[in-house]
Formats: sequence, structure tokens, C-alpha cells
Amino acid sequence: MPSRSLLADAFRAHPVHVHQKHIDFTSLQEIPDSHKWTQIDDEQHPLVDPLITESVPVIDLSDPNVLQNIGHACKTWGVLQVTNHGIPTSLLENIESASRSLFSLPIQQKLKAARSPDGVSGYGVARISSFFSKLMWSEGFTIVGSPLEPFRQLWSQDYTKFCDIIEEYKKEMQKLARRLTWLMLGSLGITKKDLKWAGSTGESKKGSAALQLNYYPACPDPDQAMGLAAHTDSTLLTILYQSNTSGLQVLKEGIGWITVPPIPGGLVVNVGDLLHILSNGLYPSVLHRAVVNRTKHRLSIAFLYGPPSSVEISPLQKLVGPNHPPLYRPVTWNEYLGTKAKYFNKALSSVRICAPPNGLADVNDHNRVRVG
Ligand SMILES: O=C(O)CCC(=O)C(=O)O
Ligand SMILES: [Fe+2]
Repeated sequence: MPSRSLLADAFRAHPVHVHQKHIDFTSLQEIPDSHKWTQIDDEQHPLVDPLITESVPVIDLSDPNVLQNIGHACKTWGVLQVTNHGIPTSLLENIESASRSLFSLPIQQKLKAARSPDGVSGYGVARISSFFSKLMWSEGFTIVGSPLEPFRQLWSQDYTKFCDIIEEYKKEMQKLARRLTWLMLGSLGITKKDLKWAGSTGESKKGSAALQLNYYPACPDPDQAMGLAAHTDSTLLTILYQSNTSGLQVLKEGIGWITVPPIPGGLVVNVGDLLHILSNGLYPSVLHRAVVNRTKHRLSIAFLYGPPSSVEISPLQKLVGPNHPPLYRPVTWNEYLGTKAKYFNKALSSVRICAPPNGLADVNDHNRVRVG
């Protein structure tokens, strides 16, 4: 069976019960109580101006020192932006305009492709919504496998045009994600021999992926709203196209929330929980969130990339030794999605088998993240 449908099965097997409240943001002059966030984490982690502190590294993939640069960025940040990545600008423009068309459909039309409670693809609120008492100021559309069925519900005529764009985008992203995975693993001294499943190109061994389109309408009171609450991704890595409007923030331990400014043609790449496990904790899975703004709508497109969903992921042998015991037990992506659906930001801790060496605080111990 192709790995893509296995991933769909994995999502289906772990339904998350989200509030099924869909609202028409265009009609709102003020924030309803259901969307008013009173505790936005800021006193605990201040928002920091990237101009007066460090900023997320920007890495040119054609730079001869790319391996070293990526390794350093993954280790110190768990997130980077890439340029010269080979994804044609026209494709980025096409996916952006297709996503805009989708989200600008009337709410009744979008609801025709609503993701069912145990469903995988379709329109709906963020899956992580189930962990919060307040709703987020965003709309989402998830695509696992073919977009054909959900898109047919949205557009009676032009859906093939939109499907083609999605398929092309997924194909190009899959190639880039594989390349980035090897660069990230290569920077840890890992070769294809060390990780058989990742070296294979066969259809059934190829990494699986999901595409998440996010839309953040302009918001009358952005300080009281949350676009997408703080989380880490349950992926190996995520590639995010955030068009030209800022909103993504990453948490830099000991410093605070740092905005990742969009750069023309750039893509944000972040380490996910599974790469954190493979690296035996060397690469942090970065905590991130999306904030909204008063005047502009914002769009982001996340390519969520992982291993074949039934392959066991565990700290790589080469990174484990007498002084570096394995920090995590083996877990498949399928199982991890279940763990995440249950424990959310404590999922990594729940598969942890060993306390951090020297009693150091673990950057990925998100037990302190306030929920609600
Ligand atoms: O919209 C963004 O900038 C972040 C999106 C994101 O984190 C996600 O879809 O997982
Ligand atoms: Fe994310």
C-alpha cells in the first residue's frame, strides 16, 4: 500500500476532538468571547525585536558551506530559512493564489469540504484546537493524499486546475524535503548507510507528507487573539511558505519569542519532533506559533514531512554511546501521532526514557507551556 494512505490511516486512527464551531470571520467587528485569549504567555516569554537580538539563520542552499551552516542552525535554533532552494517562484505564486481562492469562498461552500471528526483531509479548525478552551483566529485546510475529493466539493468546475497545482507543489516539496533531511542528517555525520528507510526511493519507502494550508484573517484586536497556538510539529521537518506577511514566531530558549520575517522567495524549515528523536536531542524541535494582525490577512502553507508511517524512529546508533545514552524509546510516526493527540506538547516527554545529562533543562520539555 502506498505510504500516503498509511499516513491517512494513522491520522484516522487518532482522531482529535476539536470544537466544530466554524465562524465567518469576515462578518466580525470585534472578537467574540470564544476567541478571546486572556493568557498569552508573554510575561513568561517576552516578544523580542529581531533587530536588537539574533535572528533565525538564513541559509543559501548553493553555499559550499551549506552542511556546516545547516548543522549550526539546527543545533542552535531548530529552525532556519532557506534560499536558492530550487522551488520555482511561479509555483509559490500559484499555490498562494490557489489557497487564497479557497479561503475566499463563502463559508457555506467551504463547509461542504469540512473535515469530519475522524477525517483527515478538508476544511476545519487547527487539529491542536482540542487542547485549548479558546478558539484560534484562523482557518485551515488539510490535504493528505489526493486533493481531488475535497476539491470537488469546493469547486464544481475548476477543481482540476487547483488539484494540479497541489500535486505539483507536493512533488517539488517532497524532493526538497528529502534533500533537506539528508543535509540535516549529514550535518550530524549520518550517511544513507546509517538509515536504510531514508535512503530508499521506492514508493512504499518514501517519506509521507501532509499539506496544511493556513489562513489568518485580519483581526480587530490582535493582542487578544491567537492565530495558531504554540506547538512543535510531529514531523521530521516542516517546510513553510509564509508569503509576504509576518506572523510566525519561534521561541528561542532564554530569549523569548522571535518573529521570523518573510524574505522574498524564502522558505522556513523547522526541525520536528521526530528529527529531534533521531538526533538524540541534539536538534531541538522548535516551539512556534502564529500571531495575527489588524490590517492584513495572512496565508501560510506548511509541508509536513515525515518517515514512512510504520518505520520505527529512535536515536541514531552513531549518536548514542556510554556518555550519550538514548534519550527516547523507538516510536513509529503512526504511534507518535497518537501520543501527540493525547499529550500534545508533552508528547516528547512521554516517549522519553532518560533524564537529560547533567540535569540540564531540556529545551524540548514543554511541560511548562500553559494551555488555555
Ligand atoms: O502560519 C504559520 O506561520 C505557522 C503554521 C504552522 O506552524 C503549522 O501549520 O504547523
Ligand atoms: Fe507548526
